[in-house]
Amino acid sequence: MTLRYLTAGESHGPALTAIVEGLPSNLQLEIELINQQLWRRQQGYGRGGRMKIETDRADILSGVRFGKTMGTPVAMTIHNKDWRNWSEKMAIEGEPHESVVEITKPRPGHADLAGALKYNQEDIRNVLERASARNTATMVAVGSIARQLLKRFGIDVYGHVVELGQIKVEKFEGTFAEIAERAEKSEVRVADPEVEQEIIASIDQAKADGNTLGGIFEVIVTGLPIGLGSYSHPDRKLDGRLAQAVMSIQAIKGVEIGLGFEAARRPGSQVHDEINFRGGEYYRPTNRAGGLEGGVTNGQPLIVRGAMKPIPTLYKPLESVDMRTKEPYRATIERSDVCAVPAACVVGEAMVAWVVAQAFLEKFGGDSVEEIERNLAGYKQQIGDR
Ligand SMILES: Cc1cc2nc3c(=O)[nH]c(=O)nc-3n(C[C@H](O)[C@H](O)[C@H](O)COP(=O)(O)O)c2cc1C
Ligand SMILES: C=C(O[C@@H]1CC(C(=O)O)=C[C@@H](OP(=O)(O)O)[C@H]1O)C(=O)O
Repeated sequence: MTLRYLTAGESHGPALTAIVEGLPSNLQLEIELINQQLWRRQQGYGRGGRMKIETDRADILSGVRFGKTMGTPVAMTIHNKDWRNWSEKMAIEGEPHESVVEITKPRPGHADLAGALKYNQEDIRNVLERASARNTATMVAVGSIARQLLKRFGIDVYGHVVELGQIKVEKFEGTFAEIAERAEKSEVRVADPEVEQEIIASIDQAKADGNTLGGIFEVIVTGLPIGLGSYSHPDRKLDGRLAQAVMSIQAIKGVEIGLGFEAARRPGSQVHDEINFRGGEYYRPTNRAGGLEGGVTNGQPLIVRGAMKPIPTLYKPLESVDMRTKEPYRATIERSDVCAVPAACVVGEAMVAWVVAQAFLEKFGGDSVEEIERNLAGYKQQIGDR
């Protein structure tokens, strides 16, 4: 059975919607855990005015009874509080209200120009409403269900920010859970409090300059069984599927697994992880591969990084052209974030959780949690015998 989802909704429309299909029955689903992830996505120093308006919460409309899934589609809605300020500008029926001012100056780096031409739209609002990263709220809600499924089988997902603009966060000692816990206390989701202050100052500076900043986040998954994904066909490779999912997040321009691009700079002896056998188990002294070999999980923690470009809407706008007159203009200034890397990290965690949950159900899937449990136990026994 394939786990799948669809989302819908405009940034300033009444609500965002998601449907998740293919979940097993009898999975305990905590709405508060979904809401906690939605809250995390709204945090982070450098976000704009919109986050002060929204308090994202998921309403579950179907598929769950007395806190457990029934094996039927789970539909969720997240209401846009900002809708009350936009109901005339975003009316679903009738003629445009007099308050509607068409946007005709596309922002470099956003979907504005290509989207307006592709969908034959005079008003760029019809493009930006859906291209907007507002939709990442539904991605996080969906990913949070995946997380709860994985957690049920001892698989945990963590995330933290490792670079912001020019500032790098040094590697930390400690378990992934400890690093993530420290990062959770930070306004910019980094584990080092000194670097946090440096990053906050750099975001303030970017804002003062009318500029924006990007960065890199890291997602780690622990407790994975060996054998999720496959080398047997390109579209089954877990590395490729993870890259697609993380790259699908707005503004993500690069994805690395394990050493990533650094692997290309090193000789093979400093890239591949040696194989030992200890205490009845295979053991890898290093994890430069980031938990994947041949597109298959190898029992090591999965390590995925995403690189986010700086936000395209600038308070000192770049050059653009008015699509109506073809005259040069500075691009439109929309209310905007200065930096959203900590938020993108939470979306990255959600997308990684989603892909891992899909692969997990492909391997161990059953119609109920109990059936999956038996399948997993049988497989673990088979691996233990080898
Ligand atoms: C969490 C998050 C928040 C974002 N906030 C903004 C924003 O406030 N203003 C903006 O212009 N772009 C923002 N972006 C980025 C744009 O949505 C994105 O650059 C745009 O849709 C074009 O897509 P692309 O960058 O993937 O090519 C945000 C992205 C994320 C992940
Ligand atoms: C609404 C969210 O992010 C938005 C993403 C976004 C963009 O262009 O991607 C532009 C901004 O929208 P607005 O113009 O309404 O302030 C962000 O606030 C959100 O993350 O929930």
